[in-house]
Amino acid sequence: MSFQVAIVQMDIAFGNPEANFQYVKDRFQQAESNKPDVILLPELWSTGYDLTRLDKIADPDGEKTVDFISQLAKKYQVNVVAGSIAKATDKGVSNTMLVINRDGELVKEYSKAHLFRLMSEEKFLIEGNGDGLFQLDGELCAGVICYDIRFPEWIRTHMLDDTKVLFVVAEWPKPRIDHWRALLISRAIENQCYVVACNRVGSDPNNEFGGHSIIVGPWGQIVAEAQDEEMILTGEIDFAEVDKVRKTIPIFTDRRTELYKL
Ligand SMILES: O=C(O)CCC(=O)C(=O)O
Repeated sequence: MSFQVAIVQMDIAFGNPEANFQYVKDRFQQAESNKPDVILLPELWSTGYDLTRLDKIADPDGEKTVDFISQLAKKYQVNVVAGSIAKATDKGVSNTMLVINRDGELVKEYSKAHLFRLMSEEKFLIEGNGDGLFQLDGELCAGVICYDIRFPEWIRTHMLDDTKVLFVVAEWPKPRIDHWRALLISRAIENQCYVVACNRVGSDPNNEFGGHSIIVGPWGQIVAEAQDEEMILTGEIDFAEVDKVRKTIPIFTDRRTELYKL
């Protein structure tokens, strides 16, 4: 089993969902030539970090976005890890990943578990309390959001049931892009999994973002990597590779959980 993936590395129109919806619609059409199995979008792709206006621009219960992505998923027969959106709920606004399958069904919502204080997320967003596990085409996958990758114990939690791919969606600032790369490569090596990660490019009033969307293999090899301009990054992930690496160095069998303070 393998997946052809397409990562939409985009600039985001600040606080302008309509412009971002149109941009994404055009990218689905562009990506079609590669016949992707999965399309990945970045974090908060419809609004950007326009946190002070979330009361006006967050999508109530995510309904409009689910409907929009669901139509594209069906039209192009593609699974979509639809980045994350600002989702307005009764309890506040969450930073929520939407996963929609080829039939247009919403198969997972994951809300960012670790809010990033350096960008004041905790003042405007509510944190999630659930995991990011889901199935696509019968394969168990995991999805997390940006700052979550700094928590190896959270990623390991997702990998214990033979999960073979970790999807990461982000708005990761340029000054720490070396952390982004190092963390993603480390998460791939230590969990012997594919890491498929989408970052945005461009800037907003507060930050410049670094791109470098990337596909890392279970041996830590770079399968594909973008620079810092808008593009669709494509590559293939082969689940048999994961089994091979896990057989060669069986870290999941060799763990000494009785020694760990987790
Ligand atoms: O951890 C970092 O340096 C960046 C995290 C971030 O930008 C985010 O979670 O939105």
